[in-house]
Amino acid sequence: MAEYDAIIIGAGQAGPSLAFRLANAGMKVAVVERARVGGTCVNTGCTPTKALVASAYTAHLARRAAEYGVSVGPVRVDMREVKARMDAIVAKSRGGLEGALQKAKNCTLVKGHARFISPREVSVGDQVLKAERIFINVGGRPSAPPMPGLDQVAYLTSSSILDLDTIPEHLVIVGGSYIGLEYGQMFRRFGSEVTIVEMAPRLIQREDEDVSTAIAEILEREGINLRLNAKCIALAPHEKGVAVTLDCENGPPIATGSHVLLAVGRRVNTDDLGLEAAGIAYDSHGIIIVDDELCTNVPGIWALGDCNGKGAFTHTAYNDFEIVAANLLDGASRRVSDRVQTYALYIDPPLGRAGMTQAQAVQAGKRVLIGQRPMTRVARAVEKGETQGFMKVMVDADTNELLGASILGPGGDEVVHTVLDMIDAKAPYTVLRDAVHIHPTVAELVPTILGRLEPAK
Ligand SMILES: Cc1cc2nc3c(=O)[nH]c(=O)nc-3n(C[C@H](O)[C@H](O)[C@H](O)COP(=O)(O)OP(=O)(O)OC[C@H]3O[C@@H](n4cnc5c(N)ncnc54)[C@H](O)[C@@H]3O)c2cc1C
Ligand SMILES: NC(=O)c1ccc[n+]([C@@H]2O[C@H](COP(=O)([O-])OP(=O)(O)OC[C@H]3O[C@@H](n4cnc5c(N)ncnc54)[C@H](O)[C@@H]3O)[C@@H](O)[C@H]2O)c1
Repeated sequence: MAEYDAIIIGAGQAGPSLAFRLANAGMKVAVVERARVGGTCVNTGCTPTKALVASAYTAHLARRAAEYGVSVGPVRVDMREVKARMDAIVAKSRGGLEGALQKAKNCTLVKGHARFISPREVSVGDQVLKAERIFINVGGRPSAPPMPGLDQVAYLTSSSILDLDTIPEHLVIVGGSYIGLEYGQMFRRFGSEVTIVEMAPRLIQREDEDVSTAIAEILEREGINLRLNAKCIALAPHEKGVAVTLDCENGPPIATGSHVLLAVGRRVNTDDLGLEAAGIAYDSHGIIIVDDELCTNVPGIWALGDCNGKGAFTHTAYNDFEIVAANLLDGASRRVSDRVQTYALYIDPPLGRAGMTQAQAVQAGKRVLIGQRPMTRVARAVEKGETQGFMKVMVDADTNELLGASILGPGGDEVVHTVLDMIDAKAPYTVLRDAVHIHPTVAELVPTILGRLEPAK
């Protein structure tokens, strides 16, 4: 049996950073990883998709070159080159992290599948590791919920689609949220015909209706077919590849394509982790139940990242590491509930989100003031020739606090931080309203719209 001060299961977005902190503090640490160091984000999530989004943006801009007075000739996408670029970026990121883990003092990288055999012991193959502190950072994987015919077709997931080095003739995507929309626009720009099938009445339904509508218009303008309100989805082999039958309010009852991508959510990797052997509590989705400091019900065991259901993003997983490390090593009492919700959707233009949506604010009983502006009235967007989308910022009429923002437009993922940081600072909206921002930027209009607030309708 190998004894450590701490065992970390999973080398995703929280595990390695925590390992470095604990090892630097003098603890003997084991990090167990069953697949690739870097986890989802580095290998099959953020890094490869954002590399692909960049290639897709380049193809799109090249096709629009004449609008800018630039001549480039016919645009051709070489998927092998696109993939090679993505693979190189991923390999560099993973290699850097793996090298750092292997070199770190007091730290051992153990390759294999970890499984609890008791609250203090974990098996990895025929080894048993023991520690007083165990940190679970096992992340998740694409889910494939029961759907008629799923076992009869060769469907793609957000991971396996990254192996393609050819462009699908017609990609049918089931699911119209983050993964479906990012891949949908990207492959349309690479040259595929794309159909997105969503069972809800609108795309990306966690967002406000005006945001969903604007995004649907952006995608339809690029020729993406949207099939919303799709009920009774079933898959079957077809001479063209795959047939997706669906019961929609509009459009034919079948969508045929050469490939189908399932983008209907993710499930956590806790089903083969031996949680029962350690007595760790989890819910019906396998999500590990944690308190506000990310402790499980078993003293000495924490859960970080996607597997605790407190966030589903790299920055939330990383923040989990910061919370646990600060509380354990610095005597702090940081809490997840202090975290302000924020994320981006990387279609083009991107959607940056901070704090509450308008619907959430109304539901919370707030009296909402709203400032908004279309990108057609933002000088920087006009100059760049990228005027799709709009920005809106919500303010609490009773407290003057900033409630949230949705910024759909050029640089929306960056611009939204002006609002996010003010929410974090708990500053009244007037601080941002009276700030001087650089011209010409999209961010310069945030103070302007805060000067023209109106009651939300
Ligand atoms: C296509 C896609 C795009 C995304 N884009 C973004 C984005 O742009 N921005 C963003 O913030 N988020 C994005 N995400 C989400 C982001 O990738 C995840 O939220 C993040 O990776 C979660 O980190 P984690 O540390 O919780 O888990 P993971 O990164 O999933 O890491 C968990 C690790 O644990 C290992 N593991 C699991 N079980 C065991 C076991 N029993 N023993 C040993 N090892 C084990 C796994 O192999 C894995 O390496 C995207 C996700 C996908 C799928
Ligand atoms: N930009 C980013 O930060 C980013 C990008 C990609 C993924 N992610 C992460 O990955 C996670 C998973 O993303 P996702 O888009 O797969 O899941 P999701 O849970 O966000 O959305 C799933 C979508 O599929 C739809 N759906 C579910 N079952 C369906 C069915 N049978 N038929 C048709 N539609 C169906 C749902 O209505 C929903 O719109 C997200 O929670 C997110 O955290 C983040």
